[in-house]
Amino acid sequence: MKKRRKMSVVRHFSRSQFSYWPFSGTDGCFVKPSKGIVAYPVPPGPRGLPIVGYLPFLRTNLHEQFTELVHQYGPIYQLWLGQKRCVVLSSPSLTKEVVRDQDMVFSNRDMHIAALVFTNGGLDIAWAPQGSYWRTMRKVFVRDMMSNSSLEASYNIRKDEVLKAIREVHSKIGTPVDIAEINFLTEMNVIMNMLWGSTVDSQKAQGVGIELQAVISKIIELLTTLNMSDFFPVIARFDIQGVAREMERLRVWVERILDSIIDARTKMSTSERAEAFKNKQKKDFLQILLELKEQEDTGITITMEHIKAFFMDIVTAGTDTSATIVEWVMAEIMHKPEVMKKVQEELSDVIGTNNTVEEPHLPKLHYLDAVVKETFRLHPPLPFLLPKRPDKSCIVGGYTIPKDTRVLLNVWAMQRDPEVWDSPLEFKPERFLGEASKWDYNGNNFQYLPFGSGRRVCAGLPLAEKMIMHFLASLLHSFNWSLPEGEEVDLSETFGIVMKKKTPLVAIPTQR
Ligand code: HEM
Repeated sequence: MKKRRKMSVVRHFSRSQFSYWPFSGTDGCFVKPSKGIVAYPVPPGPRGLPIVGYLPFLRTNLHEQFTELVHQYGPIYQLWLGQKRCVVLSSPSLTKEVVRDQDMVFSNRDMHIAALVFTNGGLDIAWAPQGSYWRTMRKVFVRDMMSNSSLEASYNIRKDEVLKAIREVHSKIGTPVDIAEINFLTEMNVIMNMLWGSTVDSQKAQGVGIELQAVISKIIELLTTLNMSDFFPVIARFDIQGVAREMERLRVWVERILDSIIDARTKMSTSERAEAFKNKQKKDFLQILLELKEQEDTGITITMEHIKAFFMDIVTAGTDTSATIVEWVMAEIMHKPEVMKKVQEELSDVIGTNNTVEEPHLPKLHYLDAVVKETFRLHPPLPFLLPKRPDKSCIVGGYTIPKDTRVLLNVWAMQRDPEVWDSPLEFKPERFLGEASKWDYNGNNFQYLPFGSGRRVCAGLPLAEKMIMHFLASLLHSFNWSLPEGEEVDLSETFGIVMKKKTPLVAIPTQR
């Protein structure tokens, strides 16, 4: 890896330089220092227009535009979107300052209105303000759903769902298959089963999964929308674009489904519940949360509203992200048949031609692991992670980031930076072979952060890693894949909170 160029020079200013305070938001302005504290300037950035700031200049592919601005203003710059100050960071060393050195200060999300409505005011995990509720819920989720022993106990769920998907593809041999769609349903079924599967029969669960699929795409779209209410709080109550209304409609719709599932569970007698869990190795997460709700010593209040917001969060966070990366992996390797060949050779060697893929095989699939990591590098599903918001003014890279700024970590740019990566635009899985621990997803290597970093790193990482590998290994071990006659792989992207392929990958499976 090459060494990064030196960061912007840290500038110190004496107090006498601050006799005049221009209103914040113009280039090179200063934030007034408290008594005795050295002031640092706010980051440089494009000027924009009065009142609307840089909003009129935003293009649809924000990830590319925000990367181009690095060439003009350096790895830390600010822009005004209406009345919202936004700072974009695009270097590993600056990222470290935020997610490691000042993790606590940056551990809140900058929640926009769509997220506020979607989470019923931040009652979930991903958008919840940092505090005892978030800490407890995240701890319980990670301990009771994501720990090694919990994931071992739920292995049969994943195994059955992947097999079901392979059977589904089998029934479509020779015809076009939408890869992301199949993966989405598989992920959804796994997550729903882990959340509330013990007492919902499989037919009902399948119906719920199909209904939720369309709604989740719409939710992700609304979370991506540039909503003027976020940038001009005075007009927020008019909801000019109707984002809040539409999100509220979707939330209420999903809540109705969740209500019916939760109601059915709470009405069960103790013996009915005991019967339902008899053959399971573990209670599902709904049961764990209902029992937590009754406990008095947790230090937090959990209501049904919390449980529903939490479920919506997990279902949304876990499905579209995984389906997106699986689609990108398949697109990249169909673009490079020699990579596909190597993956399939490895699968034959490790699994054998007549066996099905099992989770214990996964740690031996080093080349497939490198292919997945390389795809995460080029196509991080959340190109800016989730927006952060410092709860007090702080200094990063020698610049002041004022309290309540929206802070974006441009992971997309960092993972393609030629100063950090050799031939960054080339798909080269080999760069991830060897030194496995250097390239894990835990966010300790600030050059590579597809799952984020610090205390708000993705909470579903252990499940995501297993499912993505298991699903891909099974698809590629069972089938050969080709594109419909005359088509070529399109690798273009469409910006979003989850960044997708511009055109869905539809490929034709044949028996291997
Ligand atoms: C390809 C798959 C996935 C990717 C790329 C991904 C990525 C991310 C990222 C970038 C964040 C924000 C991290 C940060 O701000 O530093 C996040 C947060 C989160 N993810 Fe994931 N995720 C994936 C799958 C999942 C799954 C399967 C689940 C649950 C079953 C999940 C649950 C969560 C939760 C609950 C949070 C919020 C954590 C918090 O704020 O404390 N994710 N994810």
